[in-house]
Amino acid sequence: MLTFVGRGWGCARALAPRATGASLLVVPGSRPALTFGAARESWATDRLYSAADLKEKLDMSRFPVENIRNFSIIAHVDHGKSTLADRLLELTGTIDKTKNNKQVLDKLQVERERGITVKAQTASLFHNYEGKQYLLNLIDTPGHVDFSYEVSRSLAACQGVLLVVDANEGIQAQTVANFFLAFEAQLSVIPVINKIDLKNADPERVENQIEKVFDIPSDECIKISAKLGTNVESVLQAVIERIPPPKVHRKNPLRALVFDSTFDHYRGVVANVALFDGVVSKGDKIVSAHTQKTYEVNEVGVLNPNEQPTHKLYAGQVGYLIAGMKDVTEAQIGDTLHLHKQPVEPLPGFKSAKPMVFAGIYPVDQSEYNNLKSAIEKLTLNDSSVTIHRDSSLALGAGWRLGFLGLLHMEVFNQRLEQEYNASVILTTPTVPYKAVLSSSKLIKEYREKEITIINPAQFPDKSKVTEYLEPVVLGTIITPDEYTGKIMMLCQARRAVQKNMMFIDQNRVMLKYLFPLNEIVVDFYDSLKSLSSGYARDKAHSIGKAMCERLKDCLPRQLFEIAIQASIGSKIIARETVKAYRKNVLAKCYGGDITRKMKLLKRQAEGKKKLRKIGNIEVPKDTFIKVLKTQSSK
Ligand SMILES: Nc1nc2c(ncn2[C@@H]2O[C@H](COP(=O)(O)OP(=O)(O)OP(=O)(O)O)[C@@H](O)[C@H]2O)c(=O)[nH]1
Repeated sequence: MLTFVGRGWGCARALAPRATGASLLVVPGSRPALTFGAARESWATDRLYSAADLKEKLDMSRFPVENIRNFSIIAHVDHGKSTLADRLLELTGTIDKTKNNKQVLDKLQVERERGITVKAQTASLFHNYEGKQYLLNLIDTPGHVDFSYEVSRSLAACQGVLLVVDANEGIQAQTVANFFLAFEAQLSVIPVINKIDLKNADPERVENQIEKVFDIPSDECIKISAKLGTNVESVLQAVIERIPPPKVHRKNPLRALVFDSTFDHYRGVVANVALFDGVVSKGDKIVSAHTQKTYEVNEVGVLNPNEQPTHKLYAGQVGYLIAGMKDVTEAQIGDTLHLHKQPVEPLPGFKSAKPMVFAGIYPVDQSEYNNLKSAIEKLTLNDSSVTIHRDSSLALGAGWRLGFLGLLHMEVFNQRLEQEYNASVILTTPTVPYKAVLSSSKLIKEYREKEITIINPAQFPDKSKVTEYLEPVVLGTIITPDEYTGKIMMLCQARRAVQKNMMFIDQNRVMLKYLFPLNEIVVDFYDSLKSLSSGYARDKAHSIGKAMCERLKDCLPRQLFEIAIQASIGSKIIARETVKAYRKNVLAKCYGGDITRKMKLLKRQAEGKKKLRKIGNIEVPKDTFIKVLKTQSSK
């Protein structure tokens, strides 16, 4: 199985590419069939709180900061983060213990349908341990690399993480990437080996991998089954014992980090905040350090896991804040909020997420343009990592070119447009951005810079006016059973990848590091890796050109004259197909008769066709473009 495990972008300059600190992860083959135990084991649970109890609990005015723990759950996709979060919510009495608690924190429809977490979610849990009450702020994060931006943001609000690893699959690419995010943020890491109930589970092997790759002593690993609830209690103990409380000061002026935000049509922006200093309450005047705009706080509260308004939020707490911000850009992720007239040193922010995959998006019917525009605007209010540029195409009309963090991000956005806004769209084949270093002084003057970024293939400047083209590269990590290594290396080579490292993480698992041109892996690398067939063509321009021409040939209506369909790179034709002409039988009326007369008629017909071919314009039906351009993901 393959996942990207984080990336940025740098450019490959001729044959000397620069790494970007990004990585891509791939693990072929061995996804186990999941086997579940017949019955769920029972485990101790706190009682659910009554409304009065909850109100008392949520009054944090006298709650000691030493009893607060802020932590996140990180893992490779499907290793069981959300299931563990469900068990922790049940065990602490935050939600009722029923069989229906499946991925309680995955609130979006797309998350539930795909079984993946897209948006990080927060929950404040209370737990009694050795006679003391603790407040545990849990942030469930997405596993897929397209959303790793969400992970790094969430980590800024935490002092520790639970690193969940599947007891059968062992360490995977995203496990490595997420571990390093936590390690670099200097957080305490608690390794949790999950799914020990599986028939093929081998927790000892995974323990050794963790020791070898992350240098964490194997006896620090906690072995659990989140599905059955086995040993989940010790996870809570470890959170309390091994993760330090936040280093914060209630008496200092307010300093709150905005680590996430969502948009609510009625209340405006709901900002998720972690308080590093001070107190904030309803009615306070706050200022965004980023925009310097002042707002009045309308509501503060905690997520339990649903919004639970409180009187105040105190330093050390993680919660939400509503202050009449109309647009998520006003609550910039990474921004620091402080009280009016009490400015503070802003907290270190985050690097903004850079879109790496661009695709055209058009309404199926142009009359739907305005509806689609409003749907896209609303959806991007909730997902500020999507970039929008207006675009138009002769074939598809007016639309936009959107930038996404990855292919899954694009698919999820498209699915949300359809499900939440009932929009029907055409999505064109995704492309990556390129840079061109211009040589033409006229162009440099026009663009006002020497190096330009191109996000739309239609806007590529002419080759003769460019010194060099640059493309984004990512550092990819592939973890694979030993037997696939040879084939994977061939595949990587065929994708123009440069090997950087290779290491055995246990007796039969290898970790490979490659520098990949992003364009080579963005669409179908995962599928190729799964099939692991050999014989990949190095130069794919010809095969792509040929396939396009063939598709056009099948879709275009025939005319009275022959139509040549050509694919070209600049002036060089790389593929060609011909749509045969309809042929009128000009000899139909000649019953017998003179051969020269027949020849004359045929010659005149040929000349007519030649002339038509020169001047003939054909009307290309719109659905032809749709058929040719429509990508798999938009179906
Ligand atoms: N047998 C078994 N299955 C488990 C266990 N924990 C989780 N699962 C299953 O593994 C699958 C993935 O679990 P999730 O909790 O959605 O995984 P996740 O890590 O949150 O996934 P993403 O949010 O997409 O990254 C689900 O089908 C769970 O039911 C476990 O302890 N044992």
